[in-house]
Amino acid sequence: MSRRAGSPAAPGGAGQGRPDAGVGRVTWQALRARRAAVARLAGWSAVEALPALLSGLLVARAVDHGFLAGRLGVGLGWLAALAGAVLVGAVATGRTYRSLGAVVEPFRDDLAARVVRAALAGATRPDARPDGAAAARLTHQVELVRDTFAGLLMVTRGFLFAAGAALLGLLALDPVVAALVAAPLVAGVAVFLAALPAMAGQQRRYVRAGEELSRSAATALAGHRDVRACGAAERVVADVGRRVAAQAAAERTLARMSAVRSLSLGLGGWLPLAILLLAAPWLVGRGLTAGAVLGALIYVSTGLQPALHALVQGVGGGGLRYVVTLDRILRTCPEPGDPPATAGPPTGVDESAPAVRARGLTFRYGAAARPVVADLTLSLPTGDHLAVVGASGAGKSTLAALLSGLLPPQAGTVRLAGVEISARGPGELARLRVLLPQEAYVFTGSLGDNLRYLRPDADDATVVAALDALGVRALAARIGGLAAPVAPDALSAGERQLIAAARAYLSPAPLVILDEATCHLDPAAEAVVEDAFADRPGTLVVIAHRISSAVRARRVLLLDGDRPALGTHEELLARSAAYRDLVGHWDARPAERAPAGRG
Ligand SMILES: Nc1ncnc2c1ncn2[C@@H]1O[C@H](COP(=O)(O)OP(=O)(O)OP(=O)(O)O)[C@@H](O)[C@H]1O
Repeated sequence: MSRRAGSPAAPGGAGQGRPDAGVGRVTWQALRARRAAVARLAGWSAVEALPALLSGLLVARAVDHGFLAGRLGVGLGWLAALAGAVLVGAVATGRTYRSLGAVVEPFRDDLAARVVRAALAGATRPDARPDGAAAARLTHQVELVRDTFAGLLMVTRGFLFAAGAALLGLLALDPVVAALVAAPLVAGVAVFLAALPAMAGQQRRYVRAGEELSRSAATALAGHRDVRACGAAERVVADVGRRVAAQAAAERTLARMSAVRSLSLGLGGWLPLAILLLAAPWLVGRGLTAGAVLGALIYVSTGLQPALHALVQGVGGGGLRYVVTLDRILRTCPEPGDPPATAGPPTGVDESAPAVRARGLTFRYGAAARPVVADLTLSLPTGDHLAVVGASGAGKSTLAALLSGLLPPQAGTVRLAGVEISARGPGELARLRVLLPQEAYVFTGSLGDNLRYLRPDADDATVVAALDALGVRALAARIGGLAAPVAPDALSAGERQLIAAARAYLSPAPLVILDEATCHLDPAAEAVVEDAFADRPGTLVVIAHRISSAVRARRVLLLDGDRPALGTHEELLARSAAYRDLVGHWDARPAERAPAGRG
């Protein structure tokens, strides 16, 4: 049974962003900006299609008027004409590549310039952190877009001209034959086009899985000393391993989906051949000549079939990579003129979705260990203020880590503002939530640097307002103001917690999770901090260590083995013996922990 805690959930989130009009718009702009080169490409493509247009007709003539009529010279003459058309087509093919370069290379340059502009803008931001892996990834993506764009143009225009020419030739041979071929061809193309969105979605998941893997491996590598020092090697290896498995699974699904390509090829490329062969006696009975039947077979086997094959392989492979990769570049490197969809907050954020939505959340620290969190379902609307309580070891910190994406659940999902947490990178997560642990992190640097760490653009007035709200003004004055250096070792644990709290308060993240983050403050200082966070726009989760935190909260979640309970403080007092016990235990505690101040 699902252990539900929380109000019925609002409709789910918007899901991940999909390759949108941005890709179509940029592609269209690229083609329009090089109209002359595109026109030249189309012109040479038409000439290139000459053999496809004439092959069946000329072979039919050669057979009917030449070889079958006993006039070898006439037959050879028609075949020579076909050879001439093939020669002209070959010259045109060479020219198409020149025109293609004139369309594709400037497009690549545009994209490279976009990437460089975005990298420069990122590097000069005050919160800039060097990310060589991202720059290399983007450069690689630009090259991928260039190659796949060229391939897409070639196969699409190749199919349009070759299939168009073959159908015209068939029409000239016999309209009934043209209809017999066109019907399955249209069905094959329709099946392929219908499956494209699903294939694009899967391709997107594959690319995202690759990015997640590279990010997680790069982070693990960069922080390997800390990982070892904290004994987190096992967890980090498991995390990277999970992403390797996710990418492999996405690639396997993608490979399975290629079956759709075979189906569409079978329908559009092979079925017309079978139909023609089966219908040959009937067609001949209707007066079609042997040469015309052979010509029709040539149109299908050397014109339509290869063109469809190239289209399906090209669009289904490189074409999908083009859409997905270009979409990533546009999202990662937005330009001022872009529509808002490509910029702004993390993609997929749904402001109407609950701030937090956990479903079937399960976590255990070892394969054989009992679950610390078992099948927990919880929904917090935006603006909620939840206190999480429970005996020591009940799993409160584990839940905080799960809700903030620091621990991956073994089962179930967590969504923040409609965003699936496991699919997000550290940057996106940082914009969605801030987790404040018990051990406050204060680094050597100025007080201002420490406070602005999560919001570098906060001006002095904003910072001072945060200090006021949290009751930290006096401490800041004691340190010597925002510009004064902070020596972390010279601060008490409570003072460090106050500075970390002000930093989290200033963060733009709408969800704040305080994991016993005020445990070294005296009750009065703790009340000021919690009240300030409760008044801050957004959602607050407090892992409570005092009854007062539960009383202040709008709702309380009691973690009690596999029987969690959710309600107001009064409701839980009335209906939960475990909660009454806990409250009694808290009330009976003789002394609170050390107050803030130098200790
Ligand atoms: N890294 C870990 N490896 C193995 N077990 C762990 C780990 N971290 C926590 N646990 C176990 O998981 C259970 C829940 O721990 P958690 O820290 O989430 O509880 P808590 O309710 O926050 O406790 P407290 O109030 O004492 O901080 C405990 O039994 C703990 O021993």
